[in-house]
Amino acid sequence: MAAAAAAVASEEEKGEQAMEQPDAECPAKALCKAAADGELARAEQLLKDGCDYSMPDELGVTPLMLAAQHGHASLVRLLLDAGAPWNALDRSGRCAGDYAMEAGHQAAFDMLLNAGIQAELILGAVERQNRLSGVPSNIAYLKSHVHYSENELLDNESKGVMMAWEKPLMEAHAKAICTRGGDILNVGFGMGLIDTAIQSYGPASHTIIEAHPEVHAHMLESGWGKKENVQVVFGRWQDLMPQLCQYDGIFFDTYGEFYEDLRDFHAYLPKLLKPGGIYSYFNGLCANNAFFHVTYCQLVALELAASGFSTQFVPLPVKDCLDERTWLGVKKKYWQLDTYLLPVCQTQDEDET
Ligand SMILES: C[S@@+](CC[C@H](N)C(=O)[O-])C[C@H]1O[C@@H](n2cnc3c(N)ncnc32)[C@H](O)[C@@H]1O
Repeated sequence: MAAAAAAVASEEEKGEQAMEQPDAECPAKALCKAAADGELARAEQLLKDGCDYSMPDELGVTPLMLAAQHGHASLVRLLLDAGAPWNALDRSGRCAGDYAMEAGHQAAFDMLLNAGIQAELILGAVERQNRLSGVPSNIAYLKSHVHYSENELLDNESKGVMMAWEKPLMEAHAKAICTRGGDILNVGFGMGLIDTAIQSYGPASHTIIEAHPEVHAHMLESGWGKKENVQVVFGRWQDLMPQLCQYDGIFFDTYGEFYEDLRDFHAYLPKLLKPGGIYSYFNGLCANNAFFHVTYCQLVALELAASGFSTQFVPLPVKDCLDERTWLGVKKKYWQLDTYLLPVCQTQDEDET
């Protein structure tokens, strides 16, 4: 999330200069105190007098975070309306929404969530206008080498394309999308964890789309091209849409693509998914921050709802899947949360009956 990253840098810089003045003269400190104590009138006056609404303390904690932590929803509203960034991070990587979530302050949490969704909807619209058309987001990855080992598939920078710790998650996804049996589509083979699980349900047909030449070669070497009910299709899903039919279950999990790509895939769902079919995707959006992650879950659900789909998120604990050794030799820890929210998406009519 680019917006969040930008906010961190500026908040850290501000933190360097923050609160250097003695207490009595420091409006920023006074605003932090008013936010923590829920003193609305005092905070309003300080803002009127020109106090910086986003000045963090030495730990990067902003007035908005303090208002959220103490559940002062009116202060949260005031600060958001004044322009305080919803996505600023403190030095431990937590934003105001994390503070509200951890302390269980629902009203403050909802306000911050709405602010996040609104901001990301606007940013998404701007990004779509600025996008370079026709250039795949992950072109460099698709042209570079990958490396398979027993527990992982890495790209040429040693970043995890797919890792064995996700096996229980892939099994849960397979169970969800194979509920009705029938025709199943999986986009992105990786280590074939979900495809192995899909096969255990004996679907009538099982189509796998894979765009990386070396992953595709690996699939064929390991016999996926010879399975009776399996059709392996080489290419980018973006280029293959016209030749696909309709499916009872669909799973989407690519690599090196962005939220905008997932959103593009969702635009095809009404055509791809049979009525009553089940769709799911690997839910790794912003998986380094609990509140950003929840914001993106809600954003996806909102956008899918606009296309007639209802989405439920099934919580799965993942703490036990991961330990210190999991990330040895892997450049980026792409998952940092304790709970995985498995999306189960259906056409709204089917879900309601
Ligand atoms: C995270 S892995 C999938 C892991 C898989 N779910 C499993 O259970 O092992 C992502 C896969 O998507 C492939 N991929 C990336 N971009 C793609 C695209 N545009 N179309 C099809 N496959 C793509 C990658 O090469 C990679 O094999």
